[in-house]
Amino acid sequence: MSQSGKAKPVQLTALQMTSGPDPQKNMQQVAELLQNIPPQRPQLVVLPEAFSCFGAGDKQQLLSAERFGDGPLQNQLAALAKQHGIWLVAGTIPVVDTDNAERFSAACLVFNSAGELAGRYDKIHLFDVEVADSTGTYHESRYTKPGSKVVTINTEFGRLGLAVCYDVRFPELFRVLREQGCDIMVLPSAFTKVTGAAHWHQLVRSRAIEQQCFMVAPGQVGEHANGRETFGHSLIVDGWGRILAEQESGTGVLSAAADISQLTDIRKRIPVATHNQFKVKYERST
Ligand SMILES: O=C(O)CNC(=O)[C@H](CS)NC(=O)CCC(=O)C(=O)O
Repeated sequence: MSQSGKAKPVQLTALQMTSGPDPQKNMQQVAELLQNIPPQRPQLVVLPEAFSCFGAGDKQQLLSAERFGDGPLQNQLAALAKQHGIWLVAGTIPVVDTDNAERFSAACLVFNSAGELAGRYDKIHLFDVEVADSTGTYHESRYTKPGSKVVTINTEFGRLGLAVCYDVRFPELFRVLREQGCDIMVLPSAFTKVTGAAHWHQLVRSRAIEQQCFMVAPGQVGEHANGRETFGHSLIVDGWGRILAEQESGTGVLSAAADISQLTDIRKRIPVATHNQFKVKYERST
């Protein structure tokens, strides 16, 4: 069941980052940006994809991978969530695959405002793509193990649905998130400059409109260590598809107050979920 009827108002916040290869420097950047978040609570803060290690190749990410439930990045993220009293969606970090030392999961970990781990989603759709830009070909599945579970998480301000970057091109995932009762979809991202300019706003707003959910979609931005360029334009969108906040360029904090009860009205007036004739089969995660 959706929480939209009785949930508290929530402040939605995204951090836009230019991450480099060094996890500790990137964690420092997160800690500094968190100094500038608004004072409202409850607050949901979402970090970009690969915020802890980016732009030095997948092998570098593999080297920085931690075991699930045990590692310096996970400890620091938990401590920051607790210190600020925020729900923290930690973009993705590489988490070692215990079956294969040469592979990691692009894990989106969620910490509650007490600093406890509240959920984990592993990126399902991997970016094995030829982009017609200077940075060329991507082969994310070479070192990354794809996830296989759809994840939603209950909070006092609504149900979260987790997706990462390239996942946004697969509407069926978002359909399942909505069927699991989700109100706020998060999309930690690192869109390429070329595909971002062509598709980013349309994709993010479409998923919000189709599923009548808020979307919090932070991105990586600018030029990274290996010359790769990311699009930025982090977005916070409401369930009507309106852009509530956007940061086009540079690193920073963007934030907007969200009234989750707005979704009840939108869903009542345009009941697409009940009108839909294409039923999908899914298993509920929690
Ligand atoms: O590799 C890393 O360091 C972190 N992961 C990423 O940057 C991922 C995989 S390469 N990027 C995307 O999924 C971009 C999707 C995109 O740009 C699109 O769908 O157009």
